[in-house]
Amino acid sequence: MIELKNVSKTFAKGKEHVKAVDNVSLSIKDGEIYGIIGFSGAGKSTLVRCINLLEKPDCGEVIVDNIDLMKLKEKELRKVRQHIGMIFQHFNLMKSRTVFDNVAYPLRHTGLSKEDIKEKVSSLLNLVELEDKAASYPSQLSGGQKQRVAIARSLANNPDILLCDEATSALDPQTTLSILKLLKSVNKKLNITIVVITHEMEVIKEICDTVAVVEDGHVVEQGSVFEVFSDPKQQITKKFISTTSNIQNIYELINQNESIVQLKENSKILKLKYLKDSTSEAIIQTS
Ligand SMILES: Nc1ncnc2c1ncn2[C@@H]1O[C@H](COP(=O)(O)OP(=O)(O)OP(=O)(O)O)[C@@H](O)[C@H]1O
Repeated sequence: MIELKNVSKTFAKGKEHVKAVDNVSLSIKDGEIYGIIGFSGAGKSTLVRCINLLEKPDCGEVIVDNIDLMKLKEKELRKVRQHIGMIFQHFNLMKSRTVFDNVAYPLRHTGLSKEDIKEKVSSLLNLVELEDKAASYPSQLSGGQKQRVAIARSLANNPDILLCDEATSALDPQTTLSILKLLKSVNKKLNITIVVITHEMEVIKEICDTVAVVEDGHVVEQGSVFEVFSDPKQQITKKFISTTSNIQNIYELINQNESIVQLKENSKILKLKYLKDSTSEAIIQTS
């Protein structure tokens, strides 16, 4: 269980102060996939980095498995951090090391024998379906393959939690889906709690159980993905929903008086919301 209680983080920007995270409280259950969605600059990255104290909050509590990380000494914190993996938008692999060495890197001071490390790395590469790339260098891999290596590396120390900071933002839609599928299987197979930061609704829809919507450093709405997106309360949540359909484009064309979408007098555009993934019967008929 991860609990943030009244967490705030302010940065000095020249003479100004930016409150990147403003009095945020949230709680993330063991084994769930928790999404944090917001537009650029909303404070998502800062918020997720507060979970492993890569960014130390100015105030508040960061409780992971009943331990308040804010109260730990540096050495104790390093130990806890080993159980919190993290992956990034730009993968952060070491360019001069092979895939094998990148994945083995977190295991170097663990006391494991060379043989044990070899076995562990092989099983991780097997999990991310990259066994045949062990000897390759990052520059020889596609973006999706690099993220798979980063995921394997993040799992080396058997973390309980995996933080994903815009992990699919640099990938095309097809590769994004394959990485999300992998994260979902990691979550199920290894029972790892996953926190996903994104600006893409598709990511939330695809894998998250719970979502928090962030705006100007605040969590403005949170709950199960179904609850939040089937009955959005905030304008920003509605904006995210509109990005998942082409309806916005149609409104724009109508407003611009484009000939292809001229509405006849008295005609209406209806937007239908379905509560399940598929429907088999028509619910509206035109006569
Ligand atoms: N180290 C820093 N020093 C100064 N300001 C910072 C720092 N890190 C973040 N900020 C500011 O805090 C605010 C929130 O930034 P943050 O990166 O957390 O947002 P974000 O939602 O992740 O945005 P993006 O998706 O564009 O990265 C922004 O105004 C940003 O400029």
